[in-house]
Amino acid sequence: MKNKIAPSILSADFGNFARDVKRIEAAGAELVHIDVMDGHFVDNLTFGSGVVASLRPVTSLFLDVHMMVENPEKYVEEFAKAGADGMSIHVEATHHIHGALQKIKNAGMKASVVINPGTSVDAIKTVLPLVDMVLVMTVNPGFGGQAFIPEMMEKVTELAQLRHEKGYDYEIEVDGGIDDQTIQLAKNAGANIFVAGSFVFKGNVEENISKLRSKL
Ligand SMILES: O=C(CO)[C@H](O)[C@H](O)COP(=O)(O)O
Repeated sequence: MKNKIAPSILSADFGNFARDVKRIEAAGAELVHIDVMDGHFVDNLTFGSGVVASLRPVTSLFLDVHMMVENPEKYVEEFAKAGADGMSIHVEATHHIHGALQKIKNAGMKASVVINPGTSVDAIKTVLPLVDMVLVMTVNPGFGGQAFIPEMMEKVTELAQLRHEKGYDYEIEVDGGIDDQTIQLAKNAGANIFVAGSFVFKGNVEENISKLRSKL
């Protein structure tokens, strides 16, 4: 599967999202990762579908919305209307993961299921035939700038093996603590989409994206 870089605007300048997204697009990123947090599912608050609607006319990049909110199914239509291309929802955040993923697909978006560091692949086995992507959190969600948890690579390997054995076609994304070293571990384990926030936006964005790309 194609390797893709997904800078997270959680670490961008909140007063200049449009400028920063244009910059990552020019630097060759494939996705814009948009972290939506509700202060309940995680201890942080960010923004809602208004930011997606504002970015839609600014970029043709895939808008990769990561919902760190409880009962994410409530917001599916709203984000689809705002122009999101894909929506990732946590298995830990809803009682109705299968129905919620179907709802995302029916709204015309790519559907992705997310697992926290404490959640095993077993918890999502029944929805793997349905999803376009699996997001394996490599930190506990809520904040940028945390250290990568290497033990999560076993789950990435397991997901890549299951895909091969069962003939599934989901992509595998990793999120949290990705830099020019950890990206290699994630790639070797079988991930192909790499979310990076602080590594991309601290310092020179173009150089940082090139450093990540050179390891893929
Ligand atoms: O989902 C997230 C936090 O919950 C962020 O996308 C993630 O942490 C990226 O930040 P960094 O690359 O700085 O670790």
